[in-house]
Amino acid sequence: MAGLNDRVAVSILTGFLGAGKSTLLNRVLKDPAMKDAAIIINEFGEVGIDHLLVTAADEQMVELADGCLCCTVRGALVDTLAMIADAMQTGGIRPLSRIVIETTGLADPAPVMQSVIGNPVIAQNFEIEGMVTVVDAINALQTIERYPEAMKQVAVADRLVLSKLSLADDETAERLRTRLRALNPRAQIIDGDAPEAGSAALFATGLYDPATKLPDVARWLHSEAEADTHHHDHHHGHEGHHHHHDVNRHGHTIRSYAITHDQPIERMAIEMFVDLLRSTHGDKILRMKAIVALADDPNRPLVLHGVQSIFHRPERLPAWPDGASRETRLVLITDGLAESYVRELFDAFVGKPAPDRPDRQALESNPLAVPGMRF
Ligand SMILES: Nc1nc2c(ncn2[C@@H]2O[C@H](COP(=O)(O)OP(=O)(O)OP(=O)(O)O)[C@@H](O)[C@H]2O)c(=O)[nH]1
Repeated sequence: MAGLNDRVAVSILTGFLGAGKSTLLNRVLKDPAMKDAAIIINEFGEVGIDHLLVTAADEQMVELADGCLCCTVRGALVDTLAMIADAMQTGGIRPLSRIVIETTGLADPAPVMQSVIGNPVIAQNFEIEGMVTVVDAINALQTIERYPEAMKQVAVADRLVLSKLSLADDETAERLRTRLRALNPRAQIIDGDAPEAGSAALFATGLYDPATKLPDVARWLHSEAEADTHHHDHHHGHEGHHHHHDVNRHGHTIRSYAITHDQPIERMAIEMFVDLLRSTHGDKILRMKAIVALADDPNRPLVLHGVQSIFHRPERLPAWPDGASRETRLVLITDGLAESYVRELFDAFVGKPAPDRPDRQALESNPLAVPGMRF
């Protein structure tokens, strides 16, 4: 019997690719006040890695199928919320204090919010509180101009958390703050390193109110509501229409693909592969995430994060995450970079033989030897 005050708060954690959503979520999850919260994670990529790296308890986390929350798996989000509401009402799970949805970095937040607000069954049981957007202090000025999704993520937020401030110079950070204030004058801007960014209180913002945002926000929500009535029949499909819709929403040149490799890799080989990719096509790599079995100790995988041309310091895990198969996985989200090119380069570095491809030694002395490489 859900009355008005029984509605469970749904918080949305968004931010462009690699902004630092999972990092922030992992911090917030350490707050004991998050004990009764459920986490819904969505990934855009053939092979998920995020769910291995977010440290929520298994029963606390739901991973939505591959695809983007704002289009292909929106039906899955509605289904998941409906299932949670049902389980709470029938006593199948204990009451939740909050649900946090971590969107993909490419998500347009408006349709995600509309899934909660616009569906009568869902809206009866849930309400949006805490629209938090992580903004990467080194890349955001450019991404906001280049990708409308990034701009929307900023405009809809109740709170903007600035990540990676220690890596940005003061002038860039100040220009970014000015830009953010113009896009969303009422949002609170929080330094990502501040204690309040890493606590459950981050999401306690009060009920979501589009009237506190620029008029565009109400318009986006409204147009998603309209789109809903047009596309309703398609929401449970994963093919055809939605594939098309995905591509339209995210631009024709954005691609996500995964590379797997079942043999341990020399550290030098992976470093050179990443270096070459970054130095030649850094601007086209929106995101790279990898978990790598290294030859020196395959039991302690290496985790790599690339965000545009910035590659963060690699992290060596003490062991493979539970349930993970022990093979190397790379997920790339690129804009205007052919999958075949990246695959060939990877194969060349890990030593997979192929008749008409230069081997690693040849590449080290002349990267131009990779077919299709352009500067
Ligand atoms: N120095 C620094 N690095 C950060 C900070 N926040 C995140 N990172 C690094 O940025 C990289 C990406 O962080 P994630 O938390 O995985 O980013 P995400 O937004 O969840 O990424 P996607 O899910 O792919 O969109 C990782 O290497 C993090 O360690 C920060 O505040 N400072």
